Amino acid sequence: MRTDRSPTCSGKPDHVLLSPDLGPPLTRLTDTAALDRLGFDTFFAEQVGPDESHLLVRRISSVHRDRVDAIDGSGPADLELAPNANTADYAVGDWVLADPHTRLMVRRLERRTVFQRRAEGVIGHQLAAANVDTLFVVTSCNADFNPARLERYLIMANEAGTRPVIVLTKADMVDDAETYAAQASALQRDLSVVIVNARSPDAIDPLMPWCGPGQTVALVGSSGVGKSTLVNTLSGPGAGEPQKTGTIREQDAKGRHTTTARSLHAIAGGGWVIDTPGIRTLYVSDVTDGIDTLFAEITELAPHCKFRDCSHSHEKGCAVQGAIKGGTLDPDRLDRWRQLQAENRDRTPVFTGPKGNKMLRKKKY
Ligand SMILES: Nc1nc2c(ncn2[C@@H]2O[C@H](COP(=O)(O)OP(=O)(O)OP(=O)(O)O)[C@@H](O)[C@H]2O)c(=O)[nH]1
Ligand SMILES: [Zn+2]
Repeated sequence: MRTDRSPTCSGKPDHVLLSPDLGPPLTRLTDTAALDRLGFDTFFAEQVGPDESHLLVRRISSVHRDRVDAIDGSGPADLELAPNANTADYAVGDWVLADPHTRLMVRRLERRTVFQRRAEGVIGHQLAAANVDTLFVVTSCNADFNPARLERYLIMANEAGTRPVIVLTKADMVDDAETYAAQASALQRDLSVVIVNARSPDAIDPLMPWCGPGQTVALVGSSGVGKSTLVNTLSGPGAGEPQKTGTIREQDAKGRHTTTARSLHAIAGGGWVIDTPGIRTLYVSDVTDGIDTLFAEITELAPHCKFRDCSHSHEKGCAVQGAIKGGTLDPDRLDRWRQLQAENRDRTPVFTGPKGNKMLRKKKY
């Protein structure tokens, strides 16, 4: 027996599917509460057409060379890829639809946000994580703390459309965690900065605003800053430490890249966390708005410059130089803005059309 109903006014399909021939209970569009907890909201529900209401909804929880793992509202769930599929096309956090009989993936839903980077020596982009609401940029109160590197992570978060939060770990090992926090807050307007001891169960409390049911956070930061430790703390004592942690070298606080794969873990408070392997090099490329958001105070001044293409260096009537002279803009910020803009220009390939015209690259998720 099978009964279908059309989508409700909330935009969420409310199909009732009762098919005894399908075996055990499955997470389909019927189980909206379970899917809500996984982060399946109107943005994704609206992408499912009426002719797809019989399909299963899955979220990719890890990506391997030869397969992907997935979960549904009740835990690990089977998902098969077509034999010619390339797992590199999928990211942890992706939502997909699958056939209820074969568990074969039918299609991936459009992503709301995606972290991808141009990898050295590889054509195209490497996908890191998808459909992330908040990026926890993790650094520690020691030699790892590096504002220039944090800026790069902030650009990455801004560009992906996710909210960045700086998480300062190892606060228990220093007396001046607040000094690090003040430096971090100055990097971007309205930036949230949280100080924690990642090993303490209390670390979850200040992070909770971004970790509630249906919310997805991803962790980035150098090796050894405590990302895996945080995942274990966020997972709660019942989860049996899903991530291996490693020691760091004392002299430079560098970790040993203990984490080698990305994976999605449940947070004790209801949300989801994606750990990413320590990123060794982080270049700025392919950025359109991420730098402007990081330097909002410069971006906002630019329209007041006399010349539309003002480089903010020597031009008459430059509002940015005016702000520096007036003491309201830090000249170091302008230097950083210039360096990051230049790096982005140098590292972003320009595609040319048949007549040698520059072509705009359209963002597609
Ligand atoms: N005292 C203290 N130690 C911490 C804290 N966070 C992490 N550590 C320790 O730092 C070391 C490295 O932590 P990991 O969680 O493995 O670091 P990671 O960022 O996951 O490193 P990779 O997996 O290599 O990317 C471990 O020995 C942790 O116990 C903290 O807030 N306080
Ligand atoms: Zn100017």
